[in-house]
Amino acid sequence: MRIKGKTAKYLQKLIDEGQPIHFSLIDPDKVKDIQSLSKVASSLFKAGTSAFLIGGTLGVSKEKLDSILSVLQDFSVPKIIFPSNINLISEKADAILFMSLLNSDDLYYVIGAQVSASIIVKTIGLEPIPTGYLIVGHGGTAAHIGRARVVPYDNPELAVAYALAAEYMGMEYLYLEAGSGAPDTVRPEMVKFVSKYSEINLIVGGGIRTPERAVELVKAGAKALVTGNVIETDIERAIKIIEAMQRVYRIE
Ligand SMILES: CC(C)=CCC/C(C)=C/CC/C(C)=C/CC/C(C)=C/COP(=O)(O)OP(=O)(O)O
Ligand SMILES: O=P(O)(O)OC[C@@H](O)CO
Ligand SMILES: [Mg+2]
Repeated sequence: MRIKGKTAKYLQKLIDEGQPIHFSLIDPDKVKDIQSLSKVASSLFKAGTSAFLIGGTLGVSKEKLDSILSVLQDFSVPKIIFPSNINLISEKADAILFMSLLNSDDLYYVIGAQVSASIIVKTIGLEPIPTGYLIVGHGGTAAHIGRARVVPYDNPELAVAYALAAEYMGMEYLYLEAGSGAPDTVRPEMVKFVSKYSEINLIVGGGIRTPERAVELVKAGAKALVTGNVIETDIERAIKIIEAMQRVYRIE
């Protein structure tokens, strides 16, 4: 597997060291003001978050994105764009989850947006992280916007089929997405099953609200977890999740 850029190398190093990766998702549409963002970002950074993901589905303008990236510049962990569309590309970020929505019925989310974005990404020198995006279970806003046929929570075989397809197409990560604010996360059983039958690095997000569930998902094989809503609603709990993840060492 060719690890190209700085951010990819940083993430792979954490994986090689058995360090669970925590992504703090900052949804520009949910940021009240710059001061509160700076305070929240500082707490997350001090707690040891691995990187910031910046992205949202609704109400996200390039201006909002850039103002958030300017605040996050103060923290020496990667700023990675989590794109819902091609308007969310900024030279102020370090990298972009260059993702294809694998279970979308709309070709725009499978290959259309990616083709429209690729030359811009190259021109501004943004590091692409090749990622398969798979919406599972509840799906939330992302499933609606991305017109996805969600993989049911209790169908790990189907998830493995997508994981192997992504792996065989050379993607480096597979993001199992239950949807922002999902009532339930992707099941640890699904994570375990996918980890057993495929090699691709798993990112899991959607509805992760407790340290216990975070640890379960990491132990089941998730290399990275994403939390968004819990940062917006209960920063102390988000910090407990980060600390619980740091206590989980996996022997690779
Ligand atoms: C590679 C490029 C430039 C584009 C990819 C375009 C794709 C594949 C998009 C996937 C479909 C999609 C709508 C993804 C959404 C990802 C995302 C930012 C989810 C977070 O959603 P929230 O904004 O937190 O949802 P709520 O508003 O419900 O909290
Ligand atoms: O906001 P939450 O529920 O943490 O989900 C994070 C991310 O998976 C959303 O796309
Ligand atoms: Mg959200």
